[in-house]
Amino acid sequence: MSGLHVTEVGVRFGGLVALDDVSVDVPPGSVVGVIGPNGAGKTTLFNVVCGFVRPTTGTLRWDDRPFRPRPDRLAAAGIARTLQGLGLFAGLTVLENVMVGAPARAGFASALFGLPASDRDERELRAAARAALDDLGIGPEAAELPGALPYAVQKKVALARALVSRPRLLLLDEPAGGLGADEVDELAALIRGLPERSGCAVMLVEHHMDLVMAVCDSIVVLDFGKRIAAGTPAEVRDDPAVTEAYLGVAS
Ligand SMILES: Nc1ncnc2c1ncn2[C@@H]1O[C@H](COP(=O)(O)OP(=O)(O)OP(=O)(O)O)[C@@H](O)[C@H]1O
Repeated sequence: MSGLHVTEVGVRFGGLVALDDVSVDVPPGSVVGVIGPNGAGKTTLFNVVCGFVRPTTGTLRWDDRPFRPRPDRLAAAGIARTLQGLGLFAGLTVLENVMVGAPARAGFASALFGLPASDRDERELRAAARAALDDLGIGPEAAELPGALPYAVQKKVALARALVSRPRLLLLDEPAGGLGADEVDELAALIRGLPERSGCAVMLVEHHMDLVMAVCDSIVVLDFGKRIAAGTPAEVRDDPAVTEAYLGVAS
């Protein structure tokens, strides 16, 4: 059972149950959406997978092994994430921002003696960052500062930074936020293409329903911390429990 498996996870913040017995599977090469009304527990689930929040109950498996995620070891585990905002460094160029996303390659000896990474490491890193930018069609912007670029381009820079480590799982937290309709279409094509191009699976937390319906193989719906539905986009769309959660009415 490779891929990511979140099984019966519970999270409590004091008296508040943010997640209650939630299970989600992200098979290799799939796009899985997590949706639900405000406060449903989507970000908490995301933070569990990233290691920012320790679950009170339940288990995680990644790559056929028990998984105790740590934020500082995610890239090494083959997992990358984008943030709800951009999280770009204003004083670094686009290329440098993307280079920051690559896992450190300095060898043991360099680390031990506090030596800088070799020129070769630096060259490889630069080439990988350029390739990630080219892949997303923003190679020409490599030398710009992010603040000088349109928001949609900055979002691509953040995505390139996540992809430069060649993850096998990409966690996207509301990637459509702040984008216009055409840009969301472009994002949809890009997400859809990730498993084919790089074999990368995607876990997507998103409010933008058209995007979720267009790109996901399967969707998990949370409400008040519980998983209330799961299935293909069509199954989830037709599920009365989902309509009720979103509209607050029984259909
Ligand atoms: N660190 C925390 N401490 C206490 N309560 C928290 C914490 N983080 C989240 N919560 C609570 O847990 C519940 C789930 O929040 P979460 O942010 O995961 O929901 P969400 O589905 O991502 O919501 P939104 O769509 O508004 O981002 C909410 O009631 C929230 O107030």
